[in-house]
Amino acid sequence: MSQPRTLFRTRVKFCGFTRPGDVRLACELGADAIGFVFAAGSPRRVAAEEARAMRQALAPLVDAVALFMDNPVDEVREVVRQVRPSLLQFHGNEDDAFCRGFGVPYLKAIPMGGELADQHPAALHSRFPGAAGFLFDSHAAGGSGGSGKTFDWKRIPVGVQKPFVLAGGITPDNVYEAILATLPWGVDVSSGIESAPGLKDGDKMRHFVEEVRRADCHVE
Ligand SMILES: O=C(O)c1ccccc1NCC(=O)[C@H](O)[C@H](O)COP(=O)(O)O
Repeated sequence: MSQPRTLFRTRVKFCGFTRPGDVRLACELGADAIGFVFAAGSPRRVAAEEARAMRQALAPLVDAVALFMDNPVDEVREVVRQVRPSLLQFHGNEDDAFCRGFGVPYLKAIPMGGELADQHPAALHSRFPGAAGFLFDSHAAGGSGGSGKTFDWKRIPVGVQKPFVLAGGITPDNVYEAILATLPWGVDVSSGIESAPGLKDGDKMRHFVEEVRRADCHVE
């Protein structure tokens, strides 16, 4: 029997950290996962050595997620070696064989912006059979995440058989609505908890988690 939703806890991934103090605070405020960005061109990009240092600030039972966008295989290998992430997240044109080649579970980001966004579950499952889950994000195909823009949550494909994370423009002010509208496994946010790219804001992180908890306690 599937668990009633009220026993469910929506996971919270805070992404794009550049300061160890922000990592520790995020853990204390209830984050389940902390994302480190290695995508070229991102204002949140960090070096493997920086991420390794921030990983030391992680509290127990909080996951480290390493995020890539068409990075060369050697770069991914070096991050896996130095940071030991528990999850990888791929935002580019990486195929399933590439993503599963590092011996670490992975999420595949699915672009939901632009005209080509209508994704069919069967196509996703056949393209990425090794994915631990999907991350539906608001960028268009070929674009970058971390945009701070939402997409039409009604475009999320029905019948996806893997856990999915909702991302793209989620904030403390809309995360309650986003959860009730999509019932995701987790929610992911970067811009919505920042004072500037890569600089996380404690009050926004706290408010975000409070709203996630409120949504999880909502009973129809
Ligand atoms: O965050 C970035 O700068 C970034 C750059 C290139 C590819 C992906 C990127 N972020 C991916 C994430 O998981 C973000 O948290 C996600 O796109 C949501 O971002 P936001 O809309 O700012 O909350």
